[in-house]
Amino acid sequence: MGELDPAFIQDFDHRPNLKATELVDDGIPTIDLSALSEGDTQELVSEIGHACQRWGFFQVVNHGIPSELLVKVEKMAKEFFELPADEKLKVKRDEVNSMGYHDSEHTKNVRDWKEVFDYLVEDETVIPASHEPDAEELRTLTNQWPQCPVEFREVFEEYAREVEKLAFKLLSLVALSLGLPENRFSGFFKGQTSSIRLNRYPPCPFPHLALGVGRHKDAGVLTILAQDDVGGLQVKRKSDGEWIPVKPTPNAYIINVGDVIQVWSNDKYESVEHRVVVNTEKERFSIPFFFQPGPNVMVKPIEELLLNGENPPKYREYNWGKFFATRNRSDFKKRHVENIQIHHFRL
Ligand SMILES: O=C(O)CCC(=O)C(=O)O
Ligand SMILES: [Fe+2]
Repeated sequence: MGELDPAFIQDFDHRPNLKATELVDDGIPTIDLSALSEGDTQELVSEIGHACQRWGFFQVVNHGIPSELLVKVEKMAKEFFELPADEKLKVKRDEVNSMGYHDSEHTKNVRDWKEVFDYLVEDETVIPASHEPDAEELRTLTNQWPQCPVEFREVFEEYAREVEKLAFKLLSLVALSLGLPENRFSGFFKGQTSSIRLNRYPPCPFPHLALGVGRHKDAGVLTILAQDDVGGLQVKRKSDGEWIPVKPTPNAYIINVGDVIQVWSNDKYESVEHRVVVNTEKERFSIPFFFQPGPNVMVKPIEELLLNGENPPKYREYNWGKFFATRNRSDFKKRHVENIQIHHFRL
């Protein structure tokens, strides 16, 4: 079996308890979105609000994304990762452009047992070149597409458009659930920095020591995740801190609240920690869509929710572009300081 490279070894406290990861009925709500096309959304809005408050995670069915498209997307992701390493390395991400293929990401300074391919929902996304607060220089991120599979680009661009539609619908439901107008957040997505990631988690001989993705919170607004039937995603339950597996459900998407909604809602909806455990036998694929604001957006608690001072703001404002640039930089290599987090802006 050989030895595990120490870069992958989780601290003792963060190693998974593999006995507890059997697929139990998890309690994470599954929400049927068919009411969206029927026009009566009141009940739906209240279900979304409860799920955001109690779990920060839920699954959706009848979401409008054609299942044939997802089948195509999953097949193509698998074909891409099966290419020889030198083919994949032709679209490798680098220090300047963080889009493309990457196989050595670190989460909280421990290496993840995975390989990924990232692309932007809007090609040529402009972000700050530097994380330094006063630096004004900009950088354009661009997509890198592999030559093979031949239809790769076309299929993934179509997929981005479809998931984006779902993202905006969910955004309206979240706004309504907070008592805000449905379009309250829509203006924050001009020049959006949203991206899609293809994840492949190879079988791992050391699932008790390594993780597919270490514990983390998603930094953006919402994440919309497709996973295959293998399982491995775990959510830290708010009520008791237990790690709960998210059961694979055919044709469902997993939605989670990101840090930006936590700040907008002034902590009413919290971004919840999650991680991915690996197993010795099966590879696993997942495809998150990270729905993220435009680079100029200042993220802060929404004025109307502060109730004229009765609910004082818990965060000072921060610039999304700088936050994103800082994260992108610090995800790239192992570092010895904590990554930027929203708690750094807590009042
Ligand atoms: O693969 C998964 O199920 C989750 C991946 C994830 O949390 C992430 O990439 O942020
Ligand atoms: Fe995540």
